[in-house]
Amino acid sequence: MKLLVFGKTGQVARELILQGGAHEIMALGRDQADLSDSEACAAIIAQSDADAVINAAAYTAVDKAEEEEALATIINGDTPGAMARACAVKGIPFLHVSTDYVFDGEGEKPWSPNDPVAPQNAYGRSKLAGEEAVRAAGGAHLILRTSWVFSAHGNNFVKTMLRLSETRDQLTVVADQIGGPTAARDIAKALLAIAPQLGARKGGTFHFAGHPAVSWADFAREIFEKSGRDTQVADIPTSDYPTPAKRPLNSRMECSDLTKDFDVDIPDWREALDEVLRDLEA
Ligand SMILES: NC(=O)C1=CN([C@@H]2O[C@H](COP(=O)(O)OP(=O)(O)OC[C@H]3O[C@@H](n4cnc5c(N)ncnc54)[C@H](OP(=O)(O)O)[C@@H]3O)[C@@H](O)[C@H]2O)C=CC1
Ligand SMILES: Cc1cn([C@H]2C[C@H](O)[C@@H](COP(=O)(O)OP(=O)(O)O[C@H]3O[C@@H](C)C(=O)[C@@H](O)[C@H]3O)O2)c(=O)[nH]c1=O
Ligand SMILES: [Mg+2]
Repeated sequence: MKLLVFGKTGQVARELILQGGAHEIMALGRDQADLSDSEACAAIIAQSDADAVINAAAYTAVDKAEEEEALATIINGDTPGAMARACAVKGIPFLHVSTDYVFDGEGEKPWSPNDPVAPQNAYGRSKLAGEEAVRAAGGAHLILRTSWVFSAHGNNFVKTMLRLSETRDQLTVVADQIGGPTAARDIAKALLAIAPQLGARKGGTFHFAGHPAVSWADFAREIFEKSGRDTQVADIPTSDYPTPAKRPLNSRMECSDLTKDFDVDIPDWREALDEVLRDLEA
């Protein structure tokens, strides 16, 4: 398939380019497609001969979004809507990535795709606006909610932990936020496997997160153990790590629908972490 990808430098976009395989990937960076200009992005789709469009770009600075909610809402809300409408007009599927942060984080049960959403921060609200706009466009689409994305490139928790361990023997990390770390490579592979299957009768909102669910503190310990660092991780409650944006405590997601409908397996993030650590060493 000929796939038009918005995003070039981000974690998922880079893996889409690397994992493209038999697909022909046309990836657009900010210089070619600025998501703060919704109409320009829609026009690019209108003029393209792509078989499907993947939006892998987003405003992802969770804390900064508290001060820039209007801009985050254009990039994460309005523009995905405009993209989805342009795809619907052309009759091609639109694949969009969303987040666990659309949920309020109450309870301990894994969230199912149809569970009620109630974002607790500006980033989550902007991503929810995107989901709603994509659905309203009425075309064939996939909204893939994922969480805690990591890779060898860009900014992510794995790279932050490795960087901090260079100068610190001990770190305090929140132990009461639970979720599924997900490798950008696994997300890219899932999107590429799903794209050819989407159509009028197949698609919608799905969850895709690495298993098993863990706390950020457990994730940090696994990063240090696998990379042979002796930095110690002390558990702290979220209340001891104040941030501008409130984060959900329960980010567990129920992902079985994706396997049922698209035959995509749910990855074990520990295997993906081995791979990312190898990539970072090389
Ligand atoms: N990171 C995470 O933990 C999670 C991410 N997601 C979702 O997954 C998707 C991919 O995220 P991820 O790969 O981590 O993203 P990154 O944070 O790694 O990268 C964001 C990308 O978006 C681009 N971008 C930001 N603003 C604009 C703009 N105005 N115009 C054009 N491009 C822009 C950036 O380009 P530039 O380099 O030029 O800034 C960059 O390529 C997003 O939809 C995100 O919401 C969901 C759950 C967790
Ligand atoms: C660096 C550090 C972070 N933390 C905490 C803060 C936070 O609760 C958690 C993770 O930190 P981050 O900055 O990676 O969190 P954050 O950027 O909010 O990660 C989120 O990004 C967006 C884009 C998503 O969609 C989410 O799925 C999620 O991945 O770890 C510590 O407890 N100790 C530390 O030393
Ligand atoms: Mg972050």
